[in-house]
Amino acid sequence: MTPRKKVKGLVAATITPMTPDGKINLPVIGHYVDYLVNEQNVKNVFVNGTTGEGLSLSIQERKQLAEEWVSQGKDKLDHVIIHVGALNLPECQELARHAAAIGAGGIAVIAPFFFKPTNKDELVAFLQKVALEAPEVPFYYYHIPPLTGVKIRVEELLDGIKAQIPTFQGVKFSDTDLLDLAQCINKNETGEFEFLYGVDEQLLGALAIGANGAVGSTYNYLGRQTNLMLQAFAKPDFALAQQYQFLIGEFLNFVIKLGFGVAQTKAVMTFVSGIPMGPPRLPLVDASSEFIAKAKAKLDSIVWPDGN
Ligand SMILES: CC(=O)N[C@@H]([C@@H](O)[C@H](O)[C@H](O)CO)[C@@H](O)CC(=O)C(=O)O
Repeated sequence: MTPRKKVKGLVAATITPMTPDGKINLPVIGHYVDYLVNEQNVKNVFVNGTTGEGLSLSIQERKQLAEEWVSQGKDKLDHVIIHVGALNLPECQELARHAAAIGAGGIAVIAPFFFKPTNKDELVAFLQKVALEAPEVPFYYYHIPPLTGVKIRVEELLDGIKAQIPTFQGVKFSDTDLLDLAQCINKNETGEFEFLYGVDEQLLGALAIGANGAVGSTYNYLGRQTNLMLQAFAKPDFALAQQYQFLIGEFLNFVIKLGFGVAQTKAVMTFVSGIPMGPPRLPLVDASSEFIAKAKAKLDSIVWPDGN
């Protein structure tokens, strides 16, 4: 596999735009790419994940979305990572082959969560079979135990992983267990792997522990502010970085209390960006107009340290 530039900084977990009648809305994606790059300064995307309702889409839809993101992102985005996880191996493998064929910059796989792997060996055996279908594409394990219920510790998974999955590139770590993350980073002495953190409200803690970057839903519409937090952290100006994290947390704490998930993320992105993200797909249902009004008022009330 040819070495490529490592993923650093923010990765937007993309939303899947849908038409009012629930079909995927591909023509919006070109504008979406420009918005991320120009307005949010976010140049990496993670497609068909949780925020993208990947597990609620058909295989055909997932392929169309992957193709559109890769083609619209050409010469604009640094990395397009496609999530190819599914509940069954053949579909994961088909999506991995497809991602490789269209030139995706990386693939990621969630643990299957109906019949679940019960230990590290079972999980790695599954991931390995998917990775083998895309032997030239960097591979990420997508660790999100709050949704999959698969709690196998990542630090255990790392032992010997490169021998089993030669394309292994890193982990999208969407869990609050910072002890596990810290152990992973401690094991990654040579820095060969990337650890991309996925709990946006506590990213600063993960950065302090050594996360290389972050994948999340809020970078679609709070990418600019989160980038300023990363800059303050790198400077280092920890007091300023904390101010950003506290304000991001203030918004998320507010919306989480109202009930916050992918449907609400679609609504927030629509009012912030002006790009119509449309409704979510069942079983998710639209955010209420009350939620939208309150979330908008809250976001508008926040004065960011840079005065914007
Ligand atoms: C459970 C969940 O959806 N987590 C989000 C976070 O970005 C989350 O929306 C954010 O931290 C707000 O709670 C990401 O980790 C998911 C993600 O990156 C994805 O869409 O694949």
